[in-house]
Amino acid sequence: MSLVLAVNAGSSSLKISLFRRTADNAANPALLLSSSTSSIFAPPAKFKFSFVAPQHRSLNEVVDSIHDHASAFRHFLDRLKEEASIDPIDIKHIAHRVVHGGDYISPVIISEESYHHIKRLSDLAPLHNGSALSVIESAIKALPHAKSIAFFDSAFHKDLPIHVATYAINQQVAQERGLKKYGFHGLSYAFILQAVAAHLNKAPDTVNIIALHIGSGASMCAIRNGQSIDTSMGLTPLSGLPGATRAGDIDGSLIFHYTSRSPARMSHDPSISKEVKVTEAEDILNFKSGWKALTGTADFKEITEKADMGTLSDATDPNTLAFRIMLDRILHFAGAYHLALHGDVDALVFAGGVGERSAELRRAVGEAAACLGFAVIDETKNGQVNDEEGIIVDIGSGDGRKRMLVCHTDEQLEMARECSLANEFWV
Ligand SMILES: Nc1ncnc2c1ncn2[C@@H]1O[C@H](COP(=O)(O)OP(=O)(O)O)[C@@H](O)[C@H]1O
Ligand SMILES: CC(=O)OP(=O)(O)O
Ligand SMILES: [Mg+2]
Repeated sequence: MSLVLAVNAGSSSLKISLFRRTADNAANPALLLSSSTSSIFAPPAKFKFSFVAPQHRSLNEVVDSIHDHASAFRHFLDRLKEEASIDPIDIKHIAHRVVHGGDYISPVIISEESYHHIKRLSDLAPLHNGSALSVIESAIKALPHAKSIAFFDSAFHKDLPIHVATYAINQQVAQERGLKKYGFHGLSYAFILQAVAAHLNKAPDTVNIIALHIGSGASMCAIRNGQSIDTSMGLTPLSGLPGATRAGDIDGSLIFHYTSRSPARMSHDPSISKEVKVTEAEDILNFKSGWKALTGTADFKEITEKADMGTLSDATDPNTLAFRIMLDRILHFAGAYHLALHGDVDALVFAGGVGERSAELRRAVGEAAACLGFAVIDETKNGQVNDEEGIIVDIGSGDGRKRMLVCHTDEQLEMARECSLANEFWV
């Protein structure tokens, strides 16, 4: 038997799925089980294990011993051993989501060289690459016979137009140091593109969409003819939209006025992995900002429940303000991407933990986007979106040419598919 374990280390979560691959189903490996650990840095962490085959069953627990991605992965392996009748020797491949690939634009097998390449980039994705590496190390120790392969979020954006990817700074310095827009959430955007193309019955390279991946990390992407032509994250996953603990776009000078100490001093916050070297400035903007700084919680559901939708245009209380800021920044990029696509847009697509679950955020975006010719959101459909409804749910009322869609994105399945289809990994 040939199994692929796909591991997705997000900034607040660890999502893992196990697939069976056969020559017949290479493009669509069969899901056997999945697991997700959420609230990793807002303890206690919540762990979920769902078996799909041979029978449906799930297990939910609150686990005090999980305090980072490596301990979440160890907990998953323990449960796998205890609960699933899987022989670990059958796991031939472990696909790891790595957010920043730098100039790696295709998946790579983990070797001394690729490991160090990813490690060098940790400072450019302080919430991600270090966590992914800690999981890669645990995986190699626990399953030494399996091939570990890194799949990069940044790869989907490799063909960004040069004027989009280039910052207006000294170009010699930019080139020497690789200072350009990379963009992230690419595995999710690749999945969304395929899913929307299938839903619309179009070839992926003819699809134009504005995609929103809104989770603890939030970004947007303009996709023209199946290619990323702009995205809101940049050199690092900090820029663009605010996130749970990330500031999003700010005036670069702000940081010098924010901290009385030198922003370039190294941060010694014990909650940040020692693997990752971050300055005070990066610590503040990546770990101590975002909705959590505005409201005290990283949970967007709680913010939405407390926000007063009636006073959105004049938000003063912290939850309403946080919701309004998110909406404002999303509309900013939606307008820009609509122009970048010359108004020729098949759909606006919501994905990610917030995008898939917050009917309120979708409603607010939809109300504003209707003026661009997007379908008016059908409130019954919008309120009923749930994970069981299939990969794509059309929440539009059907009266607009441009669709309003929700996509249950699946970065693990995207990696398993890419892994399964790439012959070089199977030799
Ligand atoms: N019902 C909900 N409404 C709004 N937001 C939600 C809801 N459920 C979960 N979320 C948000 O989704 C976020 C997790 O998104 P996800 O994409 O899974 O995270 P990650 O960025 O770690 O991959 C949580 O931080 C929480 O704020
Ligand atoms: C790139 C990024 O922010 O990822 P996530 O949303 O999984 O934290
Ligand atoms: Mg994620």
